Amino acid sequence: MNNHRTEIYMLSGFLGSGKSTLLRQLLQKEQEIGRNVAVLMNELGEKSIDSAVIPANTPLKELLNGCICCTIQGQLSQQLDHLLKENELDAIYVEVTGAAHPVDVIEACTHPFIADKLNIKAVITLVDAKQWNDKKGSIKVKKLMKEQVKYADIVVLNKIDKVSTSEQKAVNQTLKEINPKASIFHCAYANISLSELFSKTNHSSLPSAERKAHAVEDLHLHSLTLPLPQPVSRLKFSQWIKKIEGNVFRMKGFVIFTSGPEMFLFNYSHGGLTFEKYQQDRDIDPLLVIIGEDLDENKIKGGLQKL
Ligand SMILES: Nc1nc2c(ncn2[C@@H]2O[C@H](COP(=O)(O)OP(=O)(O)OP(=O)(O)O)[C@@H](O)[C@H]2O)c(=O)[nH]1
Repeated sequence: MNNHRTEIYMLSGFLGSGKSTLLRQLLQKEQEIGRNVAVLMNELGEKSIDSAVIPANTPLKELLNGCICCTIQGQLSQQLDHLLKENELDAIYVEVTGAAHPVDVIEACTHPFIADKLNIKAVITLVDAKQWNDKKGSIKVKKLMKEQVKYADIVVLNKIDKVSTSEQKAVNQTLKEINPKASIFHCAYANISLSELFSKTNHSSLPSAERKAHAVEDLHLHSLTLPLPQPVSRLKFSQWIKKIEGNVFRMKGFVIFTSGPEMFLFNYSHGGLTFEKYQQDRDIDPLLVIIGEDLDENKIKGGLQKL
């Protein structure tokens, strides 16, 4: 079995916060250290603007005219699948529209077809210091901006050239209150020390000692991919899923029940669990993907073994 997992870095943050500006620098750094990386871009318009600045030799897929909410989530998973099949990649950078929620994007990256081929390294959220400080926007927009910060592993407080020092401090304080665990970088034009940024993400080009010393202990949004090698009782499985401790946002995967040979695709979200027969048109092993916060991996594995 091929154990290689492609790293995933997700660039999130509200419209115009500086995602593309940071991405360009990250790609340049990756090129310097000789890694093979690809980019997946999601924009709301019909034509991609940002992708024009991606170096021509970088594999690129675009998802235009939609946001990664449930409607085009499947397409994102598909594009990731294509990127993985067409290239031998060390990493994929996913830049999403400013209107995307990190949980939705993580979900797309953990689609059961690709979950065991990917290693989600970090959600990096860009914040426009000026926009944040001005507190403009609808309640919905403000809520989304907060969520993008809340679920980030790294927050890049950008555009500090547009605010005063005291405004910058105030924004920093709010960001810390929303997400005390995240590392916060302050900068203008996304100009940050990339080696420092990578040291917070367990970036695999760093020597392992350095990685251990700095790596984020756990991703804020944790995703677990566990094999389900044995058929399980449908009833016990359903009961167990609803009792998993921690803050579970989504669960999905493929399962075979003791009652029959077919494989089922299952989906769990907001307390609702569904199963549908899976017409096996590709080679897939039964597995379980869980996305959440404060997940106890050992306990979950233990519970699974008891089924
Ligand atoms: N003044 C100032 N402008 C910046 C800074 N960072 C980026 N910009 C500018 O802000 C604009 C938006 O930056 P992008 O990097 O395209 O932002 P984005 O988040 O990719 O934007 P969307 O794709 O629309 O969501 C560009 O014109 C940048 O040059 C900064 O720190 N200060």
